[in-house]
Amino acid sequence: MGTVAVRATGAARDEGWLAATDAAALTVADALAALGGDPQGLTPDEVRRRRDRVGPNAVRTHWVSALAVLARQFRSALLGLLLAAATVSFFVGERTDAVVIGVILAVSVGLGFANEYRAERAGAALHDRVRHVASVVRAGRVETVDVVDLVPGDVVRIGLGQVVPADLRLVEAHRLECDESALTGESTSAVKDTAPVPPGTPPDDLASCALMGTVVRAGSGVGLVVATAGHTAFGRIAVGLGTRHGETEFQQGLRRFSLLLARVAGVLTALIFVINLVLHRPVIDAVLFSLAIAVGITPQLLPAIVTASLAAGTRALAARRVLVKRLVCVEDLGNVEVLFTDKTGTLTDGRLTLAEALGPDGQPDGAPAPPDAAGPPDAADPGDATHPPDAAGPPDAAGPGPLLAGLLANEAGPDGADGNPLDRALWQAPAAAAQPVDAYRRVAVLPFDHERRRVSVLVDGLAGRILVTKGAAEEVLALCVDVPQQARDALDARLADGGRVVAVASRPAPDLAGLDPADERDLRLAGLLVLRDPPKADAAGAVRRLAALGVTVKVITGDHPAVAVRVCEQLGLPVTGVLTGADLAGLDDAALPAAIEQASVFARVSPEDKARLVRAQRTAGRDVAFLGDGVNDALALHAADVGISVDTGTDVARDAADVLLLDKDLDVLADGVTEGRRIFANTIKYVLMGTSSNFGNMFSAAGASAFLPFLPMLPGQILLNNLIYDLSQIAIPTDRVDADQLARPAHWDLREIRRFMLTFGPLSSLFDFLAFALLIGVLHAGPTEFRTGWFVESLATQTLVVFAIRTRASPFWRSRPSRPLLAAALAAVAVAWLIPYLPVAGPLGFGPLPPVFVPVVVALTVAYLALVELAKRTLFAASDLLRPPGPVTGTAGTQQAAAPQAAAPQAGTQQTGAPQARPPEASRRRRTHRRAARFTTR
Ligand SMILES: Nc1ncnc2c1ncn2[C@@H]1O[C@H](COP(=O)(O)OP(=O)(O)OP(=O)(O)O)[C@@H](O)[C@H]1O
Ligand SMILES: [Mg+2]
Repeated sequence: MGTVAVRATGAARDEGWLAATDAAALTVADALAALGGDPQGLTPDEVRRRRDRVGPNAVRTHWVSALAVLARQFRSALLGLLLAAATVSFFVGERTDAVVIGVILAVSVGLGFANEYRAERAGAALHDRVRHVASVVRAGRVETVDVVDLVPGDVVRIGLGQVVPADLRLVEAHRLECDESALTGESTSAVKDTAPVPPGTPPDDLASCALMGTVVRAGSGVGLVVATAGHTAFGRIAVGLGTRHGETEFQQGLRRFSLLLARVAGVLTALIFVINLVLHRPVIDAVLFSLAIAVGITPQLLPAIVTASLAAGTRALAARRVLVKRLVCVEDLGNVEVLFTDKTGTLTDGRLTLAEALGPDGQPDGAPAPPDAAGPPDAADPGDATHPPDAAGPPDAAGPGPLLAGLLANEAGPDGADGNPLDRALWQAPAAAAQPVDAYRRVAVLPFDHERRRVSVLVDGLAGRILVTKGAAEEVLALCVDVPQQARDALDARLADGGRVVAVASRPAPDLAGLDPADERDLRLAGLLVLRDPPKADAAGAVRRLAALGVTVKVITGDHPAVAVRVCEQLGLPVTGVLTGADLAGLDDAALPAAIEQASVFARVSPEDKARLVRAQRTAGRDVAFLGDGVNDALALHAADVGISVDTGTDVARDAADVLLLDKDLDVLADGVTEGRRIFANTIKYVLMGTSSNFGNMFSAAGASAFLPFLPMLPGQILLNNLIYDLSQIAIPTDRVDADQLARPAHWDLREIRRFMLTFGPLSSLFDFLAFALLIGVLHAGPTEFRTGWFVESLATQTLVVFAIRTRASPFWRSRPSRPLLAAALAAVAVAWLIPYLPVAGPLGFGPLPPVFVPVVVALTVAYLALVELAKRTLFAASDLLRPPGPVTGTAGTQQAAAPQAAAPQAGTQQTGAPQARPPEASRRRRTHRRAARFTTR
């Protein structure tokens, strides 16, 4: 059987791989045969041979090619045109002009190149530090290998929360479900099994395959790698998106902004060109002049500024032991509006210790029953070994005591290997050593899973075969018969106190050979195990800082609501409402966002619930971060805009995360958010500069060419002017940012920027014309003097205005700029002033400034800055651009009000409007980019 399919795949098979669509229709045996695979895995030699043939399992390379970066500098059509025109001019016209233009362009390109190359290297270095691995069977052993090293024929294991590392034909599937939305856009899970599908089944319905780039939403499985990298559907999509990292919202905004400027430049250039032709100026001069103006307007340095800022941001975060996996993650951090966080290990220490083992009567285990007790039991100190261990006598029909039961229904070994933190904590209890665990032999186990929240084992002991269950207390109690009221009372008291309680129960099971969830019934309560996990010392402060930044913090936990609420109280996190997994199940997707808005604690939720909550918030237009460390958090980490995990988290969580906290210190999160916003704020400054002053200057120069009998500036001078201006701007990413600009997540708003441009652009031009009038009418400047005076004045105004624009504070000196920025701006003015006196002045077409010009230029500059300062007040007052503090929306406001160190009340400024839903297409593209980043090779 399967011959038709096998023949159909012949071509691919010759190359050593199978398309998933074909492999899905084969039996496991046929697929193995077709790929020459072996359930025991490939030998190292065979792996090497295959890798040589099909290449690495990568869809990206993070090798930074200097040549590619250089080539990108010439991507701008303008630069090409200008270069061509200069070349023509070299042969037919002014040689010096052409050479000057050439030299300045070379320096400009070098500047852009150096900046971008450095930033790209920083991005690549991030990739080098992060490894994405898969668990693979090779030569009979389970190994961990880099996902890029997988080859067709490998046998791979997959589990909850993992990204499927290649196209797999499933060999085993245990309740396996995959989230294939990355490929199909379909958000319901695809259920998987091993049976072949009918030939010709469409690619989005391949039940017998787990596909590369999809996420395991439930269960686990083992699969044979049939195709890797570009041979998979995911690989084709990822490659189709291009090799550079995905555009962030910010970069999209920048691109739109650049486009806006490009249009303006286009119109202007054409206009100037025509005017100059009409005025009978030489064609080549007109071309050069208009192109130089166009180059002056386009913000060439913008991409470099952004990447350089991001790179600087990642460095700053690395110093605080925060590792971001990709450059753009810093920006994402700055955008975060809602932070969902898991409880254990993030808000709490995650070092569980057994505090009490209570018998079914609610009393410390081993203590005499209260009525006839000789003295009160030492309730506070139950792990104490002085209590006689419950099974000191022979185990009887009543079943094992609580601690013994806890150790039997346990997936960790006595040495603390494997298992989850709770299981390990039980072994570490002092009384554990005295428990007669050795008297039991395990027959079967139904492992812990986060949906059922319990674990069961079948063990043979002295009293025969028994079933022991351990799990979430109220849920285990529901499976028990004859639960004493004292046990319920004790449970409620411990939960209210913030204790993490699991219940243990057992029953005789002489006729069971294996375990099924249905067997967990008619249990007899063995008791309660109360564990302690105190809140982190610094968590309260961190939560407060986040609240002050307008980030709403919500807790999502699999634990009991009472415990979650207690932890919130201890941390000073206001509890606005509590929703449980059961509540969520009753809410449809339409009702969910409003419900989430109301609540701040989500308890007894499943891993899928966590992801669902995150998705619901995202579709409501919020930027969501998720912080978690467990396998059960991985789905939500994938679903969030920014997944954050801790270095001590599980492999799956660390793999799914975008940001890793190397120290378990939550305070750095607020630093991350601040850093992201700082970068945003600084880039906006650059944009505002470009749209106002720089743009205005170029515009005036263009206009002046229509009225003056000569060119107001030579093309080379324009380029030099632009170069010096650009150089001064490189320091912007280092600038200080006012506290009020960091108080809220900022979003790109093209409308605001356009308004800024339409105010400051004309203002600057108006002023320039005044300057022209003075230079010509009063000072009677000739061409050289005019150009020199205008060059110096325009550079002074263009660069110094940064001090006014960089802050909402008025007068501007109330906010201190960074030293490099101050130095760069002043240096630019100094250089501009110096140039006319240097030997290069001649070839550049400059001459010394007549002494009377100096006070005029100074006065003009000061007057301009004063005017801008005035205009700024009205503009910023109505604008959100470098925005002041104020409540964002919903619960954030409540939190700010409740937090002692909350931000100051807002000062009569507008709030952010309703969040806007993101276009799903762009958002999907971004996720694909993000997921593709793991399949990266040098
Ligand atoms: N090893 C275990 N054996 C039995 N029950 C467990 C075990 N670990 C956890 N539980 C139960 O399952 C519940 C959910 O645990 P889970 O680890 O899924 O929650 P979580 O979302 O990670 O919570 P947290 O906020 O504590 O990190 C726990 O509250 C506990 O009652
Ligand atoms: Mg957890």
